Amino acid sequence: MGIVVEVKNLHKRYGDRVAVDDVSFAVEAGEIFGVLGPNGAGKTTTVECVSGLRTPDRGQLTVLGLDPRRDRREVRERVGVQLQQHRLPDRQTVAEAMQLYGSFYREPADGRRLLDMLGLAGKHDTQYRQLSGGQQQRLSVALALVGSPTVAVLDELTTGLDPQARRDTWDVIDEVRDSGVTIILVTHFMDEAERLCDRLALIDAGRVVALDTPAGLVASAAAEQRVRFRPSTRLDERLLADLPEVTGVRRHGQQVLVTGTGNLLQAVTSVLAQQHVVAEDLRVEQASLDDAFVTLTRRRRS
Ligand SMILES: Nc1ncnc2c1ncn2[C@@H]1O[C@H](COP(=O)(O)OP(=O)(O)OP(=O)(O)O)[C@@H](O)[C@H]1O
Repeated sequence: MGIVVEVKNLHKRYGDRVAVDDVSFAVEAGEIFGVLGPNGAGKTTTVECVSGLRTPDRGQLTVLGLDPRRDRREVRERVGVQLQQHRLPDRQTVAEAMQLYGSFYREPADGRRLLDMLGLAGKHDTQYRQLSGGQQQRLSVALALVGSPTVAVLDELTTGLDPQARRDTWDVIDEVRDSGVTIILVTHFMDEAERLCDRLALIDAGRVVALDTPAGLVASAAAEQRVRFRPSTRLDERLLADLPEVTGVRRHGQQVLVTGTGNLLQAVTSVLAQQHVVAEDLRVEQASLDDAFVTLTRRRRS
């Protein structure tokens, strides 16, 4: 697969404040590439540089073989951008907005088809202010796609949406990718990143601290597993603590919490079986992308 976006040693400051210190990554054709990180990490600045909306101070940027600084017009034509918290005039109708944005492009997409795909078929004559939050968000995705872009940059796609509207928007993004558009998705929602992204760049304080698939990030953070249970009878906790897989055993009231790595569950349950102890309310908590995020961003701070 070809590389469609390449960012090398990107650096951008606003006055004294370094927004992006040193960011490098490459996005492959047809993938959903996530840019993840805490507030103020430099995500928006990074993708704004990629889209040609901001000029970096240093670094190399190649988008579809073009330089967003030199070939700004061409990059704008081929990269669709959904900006964070972008609002339209209250009284503008959906059809008017689609027509206006479409007029900026040489080869606008079929607006009706886009609105159908985004579940806005019946809303052509509805004013912006009368749309629900989810519909406004989906309209902003439609506007990002109205120029038939090859790459779409979506920033904080589902902020402020209810759970159903978020899931509907995710399904739409899957369809957009299936139609051949490469997507760069800025988010700080782990569930969204895990559900949608093929690969993720985790950015913290203006630097990439990890770049991998969601599962790869979880594994590289080597976050601990946890096994919780209530022993049916007295249990000598030292038997668990002595296992090579176990890094800690704690008691919370009647509950025992065992942390560790490797095949922790099997190691714990076989000791319990030998001791004729039944593990009641047994729960295994696998490391999540949330844990990886915290571990990887904390690692950098310490
Ligand atoms: N126009 C600007 N002028 C001055 N400082 C800015 C400007 N835009 C962003 N910053 C600062 O640059 C840093 C990075 O901001 P940026 O918006 O790129 O981060 P982000 O990761 O997208 O954050 P968030 O998740 O909160 O949107 C922040 O400290 C922010 O306050």
